[in-house]
Amino acid sequence: MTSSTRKPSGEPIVEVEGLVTRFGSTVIHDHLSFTVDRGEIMGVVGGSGSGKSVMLRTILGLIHPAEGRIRLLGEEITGSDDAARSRRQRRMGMLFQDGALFSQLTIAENVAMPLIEHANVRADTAHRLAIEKLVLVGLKPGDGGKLPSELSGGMRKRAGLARALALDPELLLLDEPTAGLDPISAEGFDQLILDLNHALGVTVMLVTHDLDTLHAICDRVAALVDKQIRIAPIAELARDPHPWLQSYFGGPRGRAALRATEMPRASAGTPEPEARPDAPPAR
Ligand SMILES: Nc1ncnc2c1ncn2[C@@H]1O[C@H](COP(=O)(O)OP(=O)(O)OP(=O)(O)O)[C@@H](O)[C@H]1O
Repeated sequence: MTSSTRKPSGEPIVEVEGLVTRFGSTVIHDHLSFTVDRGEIMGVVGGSGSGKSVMLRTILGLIHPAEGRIRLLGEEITGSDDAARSRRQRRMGMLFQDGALFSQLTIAENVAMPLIEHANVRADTAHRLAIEKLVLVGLKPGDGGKLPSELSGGMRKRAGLARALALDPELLLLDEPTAGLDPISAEGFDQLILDLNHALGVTVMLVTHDLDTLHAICDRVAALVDKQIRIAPIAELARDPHPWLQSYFGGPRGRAALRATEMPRASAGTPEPEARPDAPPAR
């Protein structure tokens, strides 16, 4: 994995203040406040049902907060009208957990759809741009004519990412992009996200359970615990005494992921060093 030479800008692109999300009487988020800087890659972790996907969907504008303020790309989203919401959504791309590709449409048609629907691009131009996006994410132009069911899981993830990138977003929201991928495909996907971040400057929030991804590509990690959020670089978060964070980062998988970031690939056959929870992240 290439280490980062890029530094987040210090310019907040996502600003959340006092966010409360509720379904009926069930509180999912209880006054979350945080910012994400332009150019940053932020990982989002938390137990199952802790509200990670709901947080991304709320930022995308698909779920309305019960309380709080969200500013995105310098604009207040709470209370904005449909036209403003649509303009803003054009500047964001989302990869949903299941890829959310339309099964009856070809891959190229799936990727072209946001261009036609949100940017009024003519169908033939949209198709050409869709093929460019497919190549950008490592698919072949010929894959554009296939149906989602004809692709492997990893290829479908890449196709979903190509669709999320269709409108050249400034902010990418990725929900478990490497879930279900074998370790080599997952590593390739991590590298792709890092390359897109370096080359296009796109800001990324990614929900993941994959500790290798967190170590390899994330500048900071946000943990949703007890309906609250804790954000820090991974080495710092791994020292947080909260029991969930301790068992997440300090369990066998957490220690293995940490060791993997410390071990140069060429020495993979040499004895493993002791895990050091204060070791710096890979970036
Ligand atoms: N539209 C909805 N209506 C009611 N409850 C919902 C809705 N969407 C999500 N929830 C509830 O909100 C909680 C958080 O869901 P969310 O999908 O954000 O969890 P998550 O942290 O992403 O979990 P996982 O890691 O299992 O994907 C869950 O209890 C879920 O059942």
